[in-house]
Amino acid sequence: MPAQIYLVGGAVRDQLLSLPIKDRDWVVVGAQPSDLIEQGYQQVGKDFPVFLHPDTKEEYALARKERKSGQGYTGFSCDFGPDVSLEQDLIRRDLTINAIAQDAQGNLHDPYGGINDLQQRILRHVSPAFIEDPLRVLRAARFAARFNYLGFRVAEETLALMQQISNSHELQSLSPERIWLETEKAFNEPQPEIYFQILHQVGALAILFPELNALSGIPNPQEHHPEIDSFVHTMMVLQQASKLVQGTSFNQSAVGFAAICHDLGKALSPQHLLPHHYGHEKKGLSPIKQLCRRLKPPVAVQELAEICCEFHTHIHRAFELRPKTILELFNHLDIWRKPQRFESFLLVCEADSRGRLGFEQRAYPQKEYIMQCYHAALSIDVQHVIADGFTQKAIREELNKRRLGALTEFIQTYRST
Ligand SMILES: Nc1ccn([C@@H]2O[C@H](COP(=O)(O)OP(=O)(O)OP(=O)(O)O)[C@@H](O)[C@H]2O)c(=O)n1
Repeated sequence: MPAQIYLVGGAVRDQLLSLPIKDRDWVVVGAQPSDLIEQGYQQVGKDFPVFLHPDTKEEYALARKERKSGQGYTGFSCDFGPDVSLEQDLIRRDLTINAIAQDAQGNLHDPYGGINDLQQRILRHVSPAFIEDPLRVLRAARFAARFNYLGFRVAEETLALMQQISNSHELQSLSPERIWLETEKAFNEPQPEIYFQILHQVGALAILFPELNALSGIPNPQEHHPEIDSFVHTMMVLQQASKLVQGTSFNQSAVGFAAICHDLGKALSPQHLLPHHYGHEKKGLSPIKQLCRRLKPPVAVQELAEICCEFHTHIHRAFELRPKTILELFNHLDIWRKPQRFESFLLVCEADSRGRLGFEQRAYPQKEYIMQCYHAALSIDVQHVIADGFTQKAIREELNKRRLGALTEFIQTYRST
């Protein structure tokens, strides 16, 4: 019997949801690696029977069964061959909505009720084989973050299984690269806060992001934070940051990561001083470094998170800051050479202000004000300083002096109008 080729996974799912299709993945039933190699397909990876199409470069995987033989991602043997059926392949996939296949004639093959779950808006695991890859706990949370706006919810039995995986030691076997990659994708979904809320709900956050999990149950003063809880607040900030960043050129995962990190220091406030968090800005740097040592996000992502953590309250108090303090902050953040990072920082500050119960629509004039301060200082041209005869170290000194003058003048005018 000749091999049969089916479209599977996200492409079928998104087509049924009338969403644009990104990547197309194929499964090949009734073939061996040599059949595909003979036809010019290129094998990727030694252990898994995955091939790239000679022209389209799309992924074609031989139907396979996997049996777990140990702990972790690499801890299972891979069983494939011409006798593995489509049903056997689909049953080891993560969610029913991702386990629908379409043949060349356009017929859908849906042995595990994926179409019904699409209609009912349910994210449900296909079978107990879900536990074969603990990353699926994160994937299920991410799909919830992606499709929540369409009404999708994680099935109760899937949440229970995710909880069970978290309670076992399986999540500890995930590599930092895979955790970061999945989390980075989550930041780019429409509602990234749902990813973290679900991880929290099933006990995975405590294992993967203990620094963030520690915010749960930490109170804030009700007057400024009617939502009180610091984890709830952080999720609201992430939600606001994600709204503000949509449709802009800012790096969504850097902004999202900074949002979840900005208040980590609050978990370190002494119990007897709660709900106050004196000095939480500096205290937060140590848990951020710890988190980044494990997850290894890009350096720029960590830097933005540290800046937001240390200086967000400076921007909240922008109207009270002296020109000298503003200039010092600008120099410290090197906003002259990193204006985009500076704007991302201001965006997170705005999200922090709006990420409070009842403050979601409130204006944040501090941002506009600080941008005006920036432009006032930027009006000083270093070339003029050089043309006036300053050299070497004196250039910087004079530049600072003139910038301070411009800032002082702007602030005086601003306050008098
Ligand atoms: N840990 C994983 C990763 C992938 N899959 C299966 O492989 C398919 C393709 O994976 P991937 O491209 O990562 O996801 P998509 O569902 O295509 O989603 P996206 O839109 O994010 O690409 C999934 O649909 C799913 O059937 C799985 O079962 N378990």
